[in-house]
Amino acid sequence: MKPFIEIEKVNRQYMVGEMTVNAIHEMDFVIEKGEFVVILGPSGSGKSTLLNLLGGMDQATSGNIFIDGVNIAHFSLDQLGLYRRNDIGFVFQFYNLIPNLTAKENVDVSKKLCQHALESTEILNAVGLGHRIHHFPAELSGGEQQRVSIARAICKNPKLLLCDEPTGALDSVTGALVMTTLRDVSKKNGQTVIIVTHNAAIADTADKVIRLKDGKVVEVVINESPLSMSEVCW
Ligand SMILES: Nc1ncnc2c1ncn2[C@@H]1O[C@H](COP(=O)(O)OP(=O)(O)OP(=O)(O)O)[C@@H](O)[C@H]1O
Repeated sequence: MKPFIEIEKVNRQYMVGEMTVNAIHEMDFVIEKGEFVVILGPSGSGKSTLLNLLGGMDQATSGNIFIDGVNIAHFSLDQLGLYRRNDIGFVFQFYNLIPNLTAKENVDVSKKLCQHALESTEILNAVGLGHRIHHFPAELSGGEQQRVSIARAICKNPKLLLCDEPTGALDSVTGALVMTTLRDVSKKNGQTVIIVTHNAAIADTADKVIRLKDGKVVEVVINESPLSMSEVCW
C-alpha cells in the first residue's frame, strides 16, 4: 500500500539575483496516515518552505508531492485553493483568531468554508474549552486561544493538520498543555499531524521525527514508544 504522504525528489529553488537558493533539495520522505510527526532543523534549513509546499501555499520547482494518492505538485492555482480550503488545517504560532467573534464563532468559520466540517461545540469540548465557548479571544489566555485555533483547524476535519511553531508564543507549562491537547485530539480522530518546531523536547512525543539541514533530510527517526508530554523535559 502507498504511504499517505510521499515526498519524492522535491526541489524548491529561489533565484536571488544571479544566485540560486536551494531551499529544498532533492527531498524524499514518507508519512503514514495518523502519524504525529515533528520536523526539526536549524534556522534556514527549509522547514517553512516544506510546510508551505505541503499546505499548497507554494509550488515545488520539481518533484512529486503525493497526498492521499494525489500529486499536488501538479495542481493548478485553483486546485491548490480548493486543496487548502478542504484538505488542510493550519495552526500558527500566533493564533489569528477574529477578535470580535466568540470561541465558537471562530471555530464555526471553518464550517462555512469547507465540505466535511465537524460539530464545533464537540471539538471545543474535546480541547477542554467547553466552558469558554461564548468568550471572546481577549477574554482567553494565550494557551486557551491556541486551543481555539487548534479546534478551528480540527473542525475542518482536514486530511492533514500543519502546525508552525504552535507553542512558540507560550510558556513551557502552557505549551505542554497545548501539545497534549493537540496530540490527544488528533490521535482520537486518527488525524495526520505535522509540526514544525525549534523545540527539540517535543520530538520525543512524536511518532516520527524528520531532521532537516540545508534543505535536505538528514535523519528520520521512528519512535516506537513516544513519550507523553508529562514525561518530557522542556
Ligand atoms: N522567498 C525567498 N526568496 C529567496 N530565498 C528564500 C525565500 N524563502 C526562503 N528562502 C531561503 O530558503 C532557505 C530556507 O528557508 P526557510 O524559511 O524554509 O527556513 P526555516 O528552516 O523555516 O528557517 P526558520 O527556522 O528561521 O524559520 C533559507 O536559506 C532562506 O533564506
